[in-house]
Parts: sequence; C-alpha cells; structure tokens
Amino acid sequence: MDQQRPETSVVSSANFAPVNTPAPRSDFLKVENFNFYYGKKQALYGINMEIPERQVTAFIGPSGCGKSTLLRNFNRMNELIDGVHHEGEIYLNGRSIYDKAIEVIALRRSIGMVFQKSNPFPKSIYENIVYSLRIAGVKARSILDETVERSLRGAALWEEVKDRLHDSALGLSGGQMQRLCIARAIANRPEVLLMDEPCSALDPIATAKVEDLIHELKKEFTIVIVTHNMQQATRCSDKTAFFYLGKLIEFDETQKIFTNPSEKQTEDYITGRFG
Ligand SMILES: Nc1ncnc2c1ncn2[C@@H]1O[C@H](COP(=O)(O)OP(=O)(O)OP(=O)(O)O)[C@@H](O)[C@H]1O
Repeated sequence: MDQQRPETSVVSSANFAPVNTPAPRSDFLKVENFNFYYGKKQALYGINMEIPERQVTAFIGPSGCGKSTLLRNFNRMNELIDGVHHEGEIYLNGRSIYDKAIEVIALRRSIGMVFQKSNPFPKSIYENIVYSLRIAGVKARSILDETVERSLRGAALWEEVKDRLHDSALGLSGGQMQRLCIARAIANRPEVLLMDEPCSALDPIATAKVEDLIHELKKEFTIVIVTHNMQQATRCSDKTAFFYLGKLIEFDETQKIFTNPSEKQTEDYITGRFG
C-alpha cells in the first residue's frame, strides 16, 4: 500500500513534523455497513464511520461492546481467529482493505498496532526496531541505523536508550517497553497506528509520556486508540466514538461527546451511570 502514500509527505527525521503535506482526508479509514461475527455470535452491527487522517480518534464504551473487534478488523488481525466472518467494507485511503490485490502483510505494515501489554521481542532494542526490515531482506547498515534512530526519536525514546541499543529490550521499564513497541510500529512508516489500551499497564508518568507522544505522532500518522480512561480520551483525541453492545451509538468531536452528547446512552456512559 506504500504507493498510496502522498509523495509530498516528507518527514523530518528530527521531529516527525510533516513538510508540504496535502490536506488530510476526512475519510482516511472508512467503515461501511460493517457486521462482524465470531462463529454465530455477532459482535458488530451495521457500523458506518469515517475516521479522519492525521487526527486521533478514540473508541470508548463498556467492556465487550466491540471496540477491539473493530480495531482488529482495520488490519485484518481478526482473520487469524477461526470461524470469523464479516459483511460490509472497510476502505483505507479510498481502497478496500479486502481488495484481492492487497497482501495482508503489507496491509499490517501500513496499519501498525500497539497492544495493551507491551510485547517486545526477546532481542536487543536495535533488533526489535529493525525486525521487519530484516525479514524484508534489508541489509544496508545505514538504512537500519537510520530507521532505528528515526523510530526511537519518533517514539521519544532515543535519548534514554541511545547508549544501550544492543542491550536486551527486556531490561527496559514498562513505559519504555511500550514506547519501544510504538517505535517498532512506526519503523515501518505506517499510515495508521492502532492502539489498544496502550497505557492500561502504565503508571501516570509513563502514561503522560505516551500521551505526549500521541500528540506528536498525529502530525504524521492517523491514530485510533481504544481507551477505558475518559480523561485520556479527552486529553488525546480529536474525535470520539461511543460503542454499546456492538453498535456505534455516537461519533463526534471529542469535545461535543464529553460536553453535550446527542444520545442519552452516551451521556449515561460518560457520566458513569452505567458500564
Ligand atoms: N476471539 C473471540 N472469540 C469469540 N468471541 C469474541 C472473541 N473476541 C471477542 N469476542 C466477543 O466479541 C464481543 C466484543 O469483544 P471486544 O473484545 O471487541 O470488546 P471490547 O469493547 O474491546 O471489550 P474490552 O473493553 O473489555 O476490551 C464480546 O462479546 C466478546 O466476548
């Protein structure tokens, strides 16, 4: 999918600030009449939404309402589960992610994912970052080194680890490991970054660092974050989607959702009356 990246999206390796980037698309990720089933159990019902480019979109809602299921459909991760099927469409930058010409591995490179629990490989910090480049056969030291520095700077981790790049990633703190996983995801220069409760295992200081990072990263990436933390949604996101029982109840500007929601169910949820 790399050929779909705008050619003008030149990135400064120092701060990831885009230069001469064209106007962002309001429907960069587009979900159309989407239903999803685990076997006979339907988990998502008739989802329609347009996720804007280079903004942060938060998914909120009570446990089991389908937030992670939708997130995992964006890079077709759910297809790894036996017996699942879907109806409807998801488009990335105007192109169906189910297009037969699209390789799922390339799609997952374009749509990176960071999980609730950080999952670094039991390898050095350096090797964690260059892992997918090595699989792709990249050998040039200069490219590998540049990718490591760019990605670690992008994940606000470079200064903390630049002198121990060849130490095990497992020796990092929990917050550093999570930023390493973000660095690993952005090493592939994805178009979208999916984050499934990325701070739920972190202390408040590490959480604040990841939230600051999200603000920086949205200059370059389209971000979708699942969170149970209402304050986090208000601090980090531009738009918020509220899900309940597999349905998208309301999707709007974050400020509107949290100050003047249109739906009673949204209001009940954000005021803590259920869920
Ligand atoms: N692998 C699976 N097999 C069968 N059912 C599943 C599977 N994963 C999720 N489900 C079901 O799909 C529904 C939606 O789950 P999902 O994990 O997407 O919700 P969620 O909103 O992300 O929840 P949480 O906030 O607790 O992570 C739930 O009823 C859940 O039990």
